Amino acid sequence: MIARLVRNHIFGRQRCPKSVQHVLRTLHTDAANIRNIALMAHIDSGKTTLTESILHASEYVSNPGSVDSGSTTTDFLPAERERGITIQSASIPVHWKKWIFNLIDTPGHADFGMEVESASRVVDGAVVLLDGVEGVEAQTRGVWSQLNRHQVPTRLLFINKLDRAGSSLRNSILSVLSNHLHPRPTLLCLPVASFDTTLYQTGDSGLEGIVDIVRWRAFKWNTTDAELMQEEVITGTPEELLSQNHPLLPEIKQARTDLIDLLSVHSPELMDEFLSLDTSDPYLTLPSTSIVPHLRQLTLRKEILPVFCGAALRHIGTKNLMDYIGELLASPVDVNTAKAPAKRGFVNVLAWKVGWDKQKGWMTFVRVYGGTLTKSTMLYNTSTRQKERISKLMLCYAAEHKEVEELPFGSVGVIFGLRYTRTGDTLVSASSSSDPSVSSTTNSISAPPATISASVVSQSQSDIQGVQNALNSLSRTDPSVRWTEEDGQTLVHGLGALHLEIVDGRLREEFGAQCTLGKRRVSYKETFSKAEEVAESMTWDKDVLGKPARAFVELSVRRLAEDENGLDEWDGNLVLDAAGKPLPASAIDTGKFPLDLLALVQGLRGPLSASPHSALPITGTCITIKNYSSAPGSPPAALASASSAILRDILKNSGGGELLEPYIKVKVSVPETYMGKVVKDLSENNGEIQEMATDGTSLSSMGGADEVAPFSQDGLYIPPGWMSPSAVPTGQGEQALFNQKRSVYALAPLSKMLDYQTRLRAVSGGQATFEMSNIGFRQVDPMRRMEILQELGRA
Ligand SMILES: Nc1nc2c(ncn2[C@@H]2O[C@H](COP(=O)(O)OP(=O)(O)OP(=O)(O)O)[C@@H](O)[C@H]2O)c(=O)[nH]1
Repeated sequence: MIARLVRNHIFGRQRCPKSVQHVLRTLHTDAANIRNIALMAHIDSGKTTLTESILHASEYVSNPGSVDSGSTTTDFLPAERERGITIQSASIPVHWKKWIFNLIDTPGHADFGMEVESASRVVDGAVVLLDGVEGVEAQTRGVWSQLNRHQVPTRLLFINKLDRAGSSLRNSILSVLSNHLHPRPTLLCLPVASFDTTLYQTGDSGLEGIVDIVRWRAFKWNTTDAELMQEEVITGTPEELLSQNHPLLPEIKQARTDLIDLLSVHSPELMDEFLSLDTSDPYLTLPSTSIVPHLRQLTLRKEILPVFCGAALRHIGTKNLMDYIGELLASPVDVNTAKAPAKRGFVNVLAWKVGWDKQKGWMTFVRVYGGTLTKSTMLYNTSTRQKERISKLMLCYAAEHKEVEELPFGSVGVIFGLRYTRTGDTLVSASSSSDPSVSSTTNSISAPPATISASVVSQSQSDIQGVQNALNSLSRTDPSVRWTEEDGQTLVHGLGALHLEIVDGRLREEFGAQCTLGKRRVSYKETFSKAEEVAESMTWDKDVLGKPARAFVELSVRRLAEDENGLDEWDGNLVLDAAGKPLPASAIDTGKFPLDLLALVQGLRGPLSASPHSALPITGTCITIKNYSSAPGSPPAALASASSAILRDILKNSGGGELLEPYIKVKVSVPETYMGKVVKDLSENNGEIQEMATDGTSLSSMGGADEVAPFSQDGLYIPPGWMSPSAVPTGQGEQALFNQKRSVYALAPLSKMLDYQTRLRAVSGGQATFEMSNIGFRQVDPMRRMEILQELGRA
């Protein structure tokens, strides 16, 4: 430790000289060897730690940084280092064997879900991490559905933190089944508690390494010199193991047998190869070169979910995982989604993120989906319909950049100089912009509805314009930050309390705004109360600017059904045309609508942003434009006035909508003695206690074995052991019990949890910790409705 501190102090945490060569190799790597991947997980599962371990393994950094000392490569923002959490996605190229991994470390906190959303769009593969104590958690399910939504083609699971007391490989795998993430999590390596005795932990013997059951490799860690964190491969061929009669053999053999049986069911070719082997024990001797191509095919077809394990903090399992990222995850060639006409000079790139730096200016992070992007390419933005000129092209490694002349197909990099491009836009070479086959590369993304807002208080009158410019810039980099003017006040809206705390700092530090954020206010919403359609029509016949204006509009309105999703860009509502086709709000700005329909749709915005009952924004509501027309010569504004008036009428006549308020899920870890007080406080603040568990044994987060149906185990190998000793160390009696941590899981209204940090400190003597995640909006009962309307001064 001391040696390392001295080394860090003298040399700093330097990148190896090789690292720049690694990065530049991106330019010369065959696209079939590129892996564009993201690390995704619930908060604190170890994504940044694994990224750092990967960088260390690839010799990118000479000594790895740590989240706990605020010295990692990808968490480079001051706020990230202070808090030890990831706030923004950072991408970094890693050279490993014949592959280049463009690795994106994403945040786990739900407040920064927008970053995960945009990263999900540009990767061909994801490594989803589980904390081996917690198993599948709320945000694991969240990122899994994001991956599904963006159809990310390949995934691996890494069960991390198996060195922690209370970790369970078995329960983690069962939680994947019970949470319905995948029906076939397929274990490809096993943890080893002690190489001398057993694979599975029976006492508090720790984690010594892992065994790769496909390749017959065992990785043992040098525990006597943790400073160097060296890795040794101690065994090789099955024959060697057999001759040594190694104690690990029976378990490995069982795992390999079950794996080969499972794969053979799905790969008849592998079955043929297996049957043709002329050896006494084909399960042991079937070579990995025969197994890996079938594993790859089954991973690409999503028939299996390959599972790896280890402890990133101690670099256990990292190199093994890296080998399989290369072997199993999809390359840009496997999933080329570009609707690219095969023409010379054609380029198609997707802007997956927009960043800002005081020195460097606007940075547009892109992935090249078609052709080769060169500095001289004139780009055309298919969403804003504007031409954009590139000033510089860069390869990006976290906070640093290296200028290059071109970005080839499949690569990710940064464009400097684009002035109008926003997160999610598709850009093509201007020369091919008229081609009708050129449209957006992937589905557009939009920010989820805000749950919290705060007033923005400018220091003086003369700062107001600067503050508004800063808000515009900030929301260009983070589309989940929005701002409005209400009753002469500027309000900023975000996805959670932590999100607004970060916005507060960024406005001042990054964008130089002279302002502070006022008291936080929860964003309540209203939804239409009736599930059945209410239709009304109206003829608008008034003068506009002294000219007669006549328009007819018929609308129907209903509440969205449980299984229907509104569009985020319509704040969770759906607007349909007469044929039932959704009209995306984003299309309004791009001129894709005919002028009269555009005016009509614009007219809906007013009543949707302030309901006639509560003045709250409407969500969860479906509006169908059944019919419309306007008299010849009437201005389009007549249609806007008619649609606005008729929607307001329908909402008003419906007898009042339902009020919704944002809810969070909270997990509190608290010593047994303070548990009662914590539960009482949560209940008094409208919290609903869902479960109380000893740390590491939660059924709700893990999913118990009896919850596994209906996903059958289908020949899966689920190891019997690896349950660390009880959380209470023996021989420590009462003191141990006093210190034993319990977890309380509860649902609570966000409005009651804004000051939870202070309250929890008071009720637990500063001994408890908590984490929260947004779970969306819930309908309130009549009493709470009255409370909310009084709070808003609208009762
Ligand atoms: N015991 C143990 N602790 C670990 C391991 N990996 C990470 N940690 C610790 O877990 C905590 C969270 O690690 P991070 O790497 O920041 O987790 P993350 O998933 O990147 O967190 P967010 O990005 O903020 O969601 C830190 O205190 C790490 O030191 C591990 O393998 N074993």
